[in-house]
Amino acid sequence: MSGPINVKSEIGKLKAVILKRPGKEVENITPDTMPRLLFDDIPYLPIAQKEHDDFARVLKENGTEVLYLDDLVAEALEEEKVRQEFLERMISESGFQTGKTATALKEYLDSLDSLTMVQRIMEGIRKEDVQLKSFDLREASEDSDYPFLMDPMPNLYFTRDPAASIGTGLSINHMTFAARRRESLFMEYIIAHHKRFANQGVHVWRNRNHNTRIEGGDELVLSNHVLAIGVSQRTSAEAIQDIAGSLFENASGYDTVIAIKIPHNHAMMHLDTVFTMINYDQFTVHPAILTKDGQVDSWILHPTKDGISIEHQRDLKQVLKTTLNLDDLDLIPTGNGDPIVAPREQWNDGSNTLAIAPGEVVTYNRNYVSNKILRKHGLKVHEVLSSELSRGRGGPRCMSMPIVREDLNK
Ligand SMILES: NC(=O)NCCC[C@H](N)C(=O)O
Repeated sequence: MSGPINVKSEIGKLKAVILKRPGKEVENITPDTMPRLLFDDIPYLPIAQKEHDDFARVLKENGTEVLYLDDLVAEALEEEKVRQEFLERMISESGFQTGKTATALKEYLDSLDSLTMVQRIMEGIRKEDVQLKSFDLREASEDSDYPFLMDPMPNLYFTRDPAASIGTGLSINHMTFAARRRESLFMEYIIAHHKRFANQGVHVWRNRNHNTRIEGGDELVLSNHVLAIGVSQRTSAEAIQDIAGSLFENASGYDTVIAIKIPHNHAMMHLDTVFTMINYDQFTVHPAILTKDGQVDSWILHPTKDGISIEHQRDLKQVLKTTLNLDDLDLIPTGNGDPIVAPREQWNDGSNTLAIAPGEVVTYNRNYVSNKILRKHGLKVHEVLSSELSRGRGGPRCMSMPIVREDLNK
């Protein structure tokens, strides 16, 4: 029997996963707030939900237990003391430490049952939702035209990023942008207080109380002792060295971290938007991260007697072959490497492939060129609907946080 978290690969049969069905938070995006909330367009919610249900259905039909983030948070808040503490911290992290607005927000949210309360926090709280007899000066003057007291969190359906399972533990992440920073507080409460996780020996390799930033889309579990982590728009080199130190010191089983530097931009915000592992020896890769001869700046970190050794390498294939002990491997280019198709399909998450078993993946149906080439390379591909979900710039890997995968035999 494995513990509540057991993820020792990217490809072992997926047994349990955390998802978040997109909710009203997505309808609280406006053209003005879109860039700040990290969306490129406003999804049509009923269709986004239908697509997300299709994704969940495919996972369930293939033997994966699907847990929903909002249910888990509500269940974690059963104890009154925990619920109160959570509310105070969430309101404080939303910008209201003390004062009339903090009190009014607490009164309003506390009047709701836990699931409704959690969902309302996720959706965003408007001024008119709360009984405020008088405003604090800030809302009355500076924020007078802004409708929200607590911003919506529309990126929550990308459950991959606020926390990442690694071995029998996880990282709970300090996220880069304010729009996503509160998201990992939900995971902190789930791990500390939900019956399924609390007091079960789940190790938090790195918590969210840091200034350096890391996001789950950059954290790839390549084997039971090797991780790849993107040096990206969202994950800093300092955070990678820090989590490597913690994994090496804490008997995590991990002794190798490959830091891979990718372009720092919105289209390729995380490593998993350009590179994923989908079989023992097969990977998707967006050609734009590699030079013509397959080079990308990478650094291999290992524990030493007095710290960490860092070795610079540039040949991605060689790095993977050495660290994963493979004779050869198959790097499958997004969009078949075509100069128009590859960037188009990558933009719509054509590289963001979720493995649900070795050689078996879930992808967006819109990326038909990439899907065709995956099949040509022998993969079993489950396509899911993708018109609206992709407007948030994330695909099946981004939308899933695996918590249990079967261990691999080899
Ligand atoms: N792992 C991922 O690449 N997640 C996608 C996150 C998209 C979200 N709109 C963001 O910018 O954070």
